[in-house]
Amino acid sequence: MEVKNVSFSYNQKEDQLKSINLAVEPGKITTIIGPNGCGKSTLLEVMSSHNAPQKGQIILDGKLIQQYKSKELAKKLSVVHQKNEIPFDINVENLVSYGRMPYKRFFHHHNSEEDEEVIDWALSITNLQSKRKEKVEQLSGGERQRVWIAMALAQKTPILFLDEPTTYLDVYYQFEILELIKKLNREYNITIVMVLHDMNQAIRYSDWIIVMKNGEIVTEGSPKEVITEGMIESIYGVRAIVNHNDQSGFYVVPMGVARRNDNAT
Ligand SMILES: Nc1ncnc2c1ncn2[C@@H]1O[C@H](COP(=O)(O)OP(=O)(O)OP(=O)(O)O)[C@@H](O)[C@H]1O
Repeated sequence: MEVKNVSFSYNQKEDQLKSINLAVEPGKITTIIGPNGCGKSTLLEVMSSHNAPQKGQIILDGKLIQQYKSKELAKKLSVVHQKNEIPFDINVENLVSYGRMPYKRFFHHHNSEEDEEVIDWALSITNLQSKRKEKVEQLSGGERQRVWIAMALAQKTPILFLDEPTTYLDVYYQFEILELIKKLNREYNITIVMVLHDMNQAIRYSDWIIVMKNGEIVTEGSPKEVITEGMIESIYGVRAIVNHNDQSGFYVVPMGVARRNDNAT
C-alpha cells in the first residue's frame, strides 16, 4: 500500500494531514506514533477509505483505493477502531460473524460452512471459544478488545489496521493484545499498521515506526533509528533516556517535561 502526497482537511480551513507520503511494507508491523491530535487516527481513516483525501492518492495492490467497491476493499483491509459501540444485547459469536458481511450476498444472512470455519478460527486465535455465547457488554475490557480483533479477523484480510489497541487496558491485557498482534503478523503473515502511544511497546513490537507531528510525517525508520532522545524531546517536549541492556533490549525512560509544549499538535 502506498500513500502519495495525501492532504486531508475536516473543515476546509486547515489541513489535518499535510502531504503525507509513505509505503506500508507487506508482512511487517508498522506503527504510527506522535502527540495527541497530530493526525494519527485521521491518517488511518483516510488510508482505509473512511474519509477521502482532498489531495493525493492511496494505492492498494496497484489500484486507487476509491476505485474499490466497499465489499471488495473489506476483503483486503480490516480496521479495529479506537472507540467501538457494542450493538444491544449481542453475544460474542454474533458480533464476530459481522466480519463475514463482505462475503455475503444481499439478504443472505445465514453463515455458510466457510463462514463458520472462519468464525471458529477467529474465536480460537483470540482465545474466545469459551466466551462465544456470552454477551459482549458483560466482558472485561481486554476480552472486548479481543472480540473487536476477532471481528476484523473474520474479514480474512491480508492487512489489519488497529487504532490504539491497548488503550484502557491494564498492563497484562496490553501485552496479551500486542502478543496476539505479533502472532497474527508472524504466523499468519498479516500486514499490521497500528497507532500506539507507548514508545517502549512501539520499540518492542514494530518493524517500522512512523513519527507524526502537526499532520506531517517527521521521521520514519526502524525502532532503533527513530526512537532517540533528540526525537522525544523535539516531538513530545519530554526529556528521556534511551538505554540498552541485555535483558530488556533497548528501552526508553521518560524523565520529565523538557519545555512547555504549547505546540504538541
Ligand atoms: N471528525 C472530526 N472533525 C473535525 N476535526 C477532527 C475530527 N476528528 C479529528 N479532528 C481533528 O483532527 C486533528 C487530528 O486528530 P486525530 O484524532 O487524527 O489525532 P490523533 O493523532 O489520532 O490524536 P490522539 O492521539 O489524541 O488520538 C485534531 O486537531 C482533531 O481535533
